[in-house]
Amino acid sequence: MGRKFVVGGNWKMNGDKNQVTDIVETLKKGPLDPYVEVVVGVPAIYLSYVKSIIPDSIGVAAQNCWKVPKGAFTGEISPAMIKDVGANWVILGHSERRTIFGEKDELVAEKVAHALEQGLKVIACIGETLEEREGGKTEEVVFRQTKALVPAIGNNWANVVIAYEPVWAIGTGKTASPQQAQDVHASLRNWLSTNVSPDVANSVRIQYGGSVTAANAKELAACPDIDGFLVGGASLKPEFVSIVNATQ
Ligand SMILES: O=C[C@H](O)COP(=O)(O)O
Repeated sequence: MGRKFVVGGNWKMNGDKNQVTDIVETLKKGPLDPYVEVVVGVPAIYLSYVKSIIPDSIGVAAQNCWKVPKGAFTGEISPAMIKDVGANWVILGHSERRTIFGEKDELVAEKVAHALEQGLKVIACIGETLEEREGGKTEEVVFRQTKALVPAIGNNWANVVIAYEPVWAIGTGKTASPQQAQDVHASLRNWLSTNVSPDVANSVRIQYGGSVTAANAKELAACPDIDGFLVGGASLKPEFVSIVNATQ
């Protein structure tokens, strides 16, 4: 069975109530390819509101969460809270969390484990910096980041999507070429086949993220190991609909 294409729109810390309403209206109008799974990554404060106005066919994700159910963790939200307002996904390990907020592989893994235990689906982000790519370390880095997730995911791979996002391509307008993205996705799948199982390697969906736009989405979507996108800037614009429909 083929892997279902999955496109996430990561709004990051953007939008206000009016803009968020407009984006949801655009998604409702679509039309969105019914064979594509669509998830929007919403600022925590708008999760409840977005959930109340968005069709159930579109998944709603938090952009982060903490690693335990509750307690004295000022400013944090738990997977239980995310579920309580009706959202069913969380984006974890995004490079902005790793670089700006200092999240290490181990913490990302703990968050992934707890989110899955609590019944959320997870978009787990990995990706190398420009310095690492230029130093020939791309594979080493993405394998290390993925390896840290393996015990956290256990036998829960069906609820995980991996997002490969080269840090140098995020918000920079520099997209990885389809070949560059495909190469990393294919080697990641090989690594998963050897280190987890051939079944997981074949079934897990790997998104590409980094300056995806309506103009480059089709070519990227045509790569055999690219199973969707995690879109930042363009997910705030009407062109997100074309990105969702890139496999049509
Ligand atoms: O999560 C999304 C990525 O960080 C990509 O962001 P971007 O599409 O603005 O480059």
